[in-house]
Formats: sequence, C-alpha cells, structure tokens
Amino acid sequence: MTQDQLKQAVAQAAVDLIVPQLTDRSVVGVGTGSTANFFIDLLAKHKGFFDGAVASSDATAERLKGHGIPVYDLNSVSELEFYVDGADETNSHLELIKGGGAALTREKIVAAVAHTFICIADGSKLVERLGEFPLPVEVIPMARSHVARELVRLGGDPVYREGVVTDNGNVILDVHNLMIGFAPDVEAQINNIVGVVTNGLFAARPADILLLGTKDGVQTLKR
Ligand SMILES: O=C(CO)[C@H](O)[C@H](O)COP(=O)(O)O
Repeated sequence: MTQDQLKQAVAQAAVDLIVPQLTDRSVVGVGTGSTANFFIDLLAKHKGFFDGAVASSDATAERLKGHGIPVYDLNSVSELEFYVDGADETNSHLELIKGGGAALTREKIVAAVAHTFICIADGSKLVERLGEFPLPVEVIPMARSHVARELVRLGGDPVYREGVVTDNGNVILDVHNLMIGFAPDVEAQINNIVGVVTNGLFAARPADILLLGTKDGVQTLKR
C-alpha cells in the first residue's frame, strides 16, 4: 500500500469510529494536513448527520466549506466530542510532534477543548523516541532571534522556516537535533520562552486514540 492509501485507510477508520456517535447537534474538530484532508473528504459523505465542524486552520475551513459543511468559531461551540487530526510523529504513549503544516497552535487549542482526540497516521509516523522530525515552534516575529538563541541553549538547532507565516501572523522555527527526554517537561520548557506562542509537542495533551495505518490493516492504540 502507498502512504496515501494508508492515510486514506486511517481517515476511513476515524469516520467509521465517530459517525455512529454523532447527532444532529454534534460539532467535530478537524485538523490540518494531507491525512486530515482525506478525513474531511470522507466525513463529507455524512454531512447532514451532524451539525458542523471547527477547523484548526484556514485551509481546513476552506476545504470543509467546499463540501458544504458548516464551520463554526470555536468560541461559539460549547462542546466538542471529537478532534481528528494527523501527526508528524507519534510514540507509543500517543505523545505527538505536530506542526509540519504550521497549524500547531490552532491544532493544540482545538485538541485541548475536545473530549476525545483521535490521531490518524500512517505507520511511518510511529517512532520509538520523538524528535527525529524537527520540532516546530510558533514564534512572535519580533522575538525570532531571541527565541532561537534560547532554543540553542536548550541544545537544539533552530532553523527559520523561510516564507511561512502562520494563520496567526507568526513565524515558525523548526528545531533540529533536540533531545526530547520527558516530553511534557520539554513542551513546558519551550513554551516558557518569552515570544513562543506554542510548540509542536503534544505531550501535556496527547492523543487519546491512535489509528495507525499499517500494511496489515489499521491498528488502534489507546492511552
Ligand atoms: O501537524 C500538522 C499540520 O500542522 C499535520 O497533522 C502534520 O504535519 C501531518 O501532516 P500529514 O497528514 O500531511 O502527514
């Protein structure tokens, strides 16, 4: 199976998991990226059986609207049963690295609100130790150099993602070669640097369910 077929399989598994639990009042949190896009396209076949969605990026909002799925501002939604999103890396504790698509901050916000965070990923994303994928950090533009110096002090090699501006008007530093020991501590330490909006470690709020696409089928891992 190709990587895209694996992504499609996990997207379908997420639809199969959540759709029977949705009502006409349900609002679904939707992530960003190619795996999330497969999910959106498959979820759209069930529109009308749920109320709408909250999007983790402008791109996702556009795709949802393109399918005729109503998109709500998170502030107008009192309850979010599910958040479905991809990841750049996951470990067996369902701690993640996200932000390859620069949407990490809104993704983290929507994940924080949702009761159940379902991560959908092809098997290549499962790693023993997080950190081979450079850790994205969203930074207020004027703080870029300061944050980069602090990240070097933490042992990382930050690289400015040239030409990328997030939906929030900020910039991204991708941190290479960072030793991620206890992920919740590293997440908090980086978020404590003045000028950091957030970083792409999802350890304080990991996924609840991981649907992992392998050549032997979709595996379900739970925390
Ligand atoms: O965090 C993300 C976007 O900010 C994505 O979930 C992550 O980059 C995975 O993307 P893809 O599904 O295209 O492999």
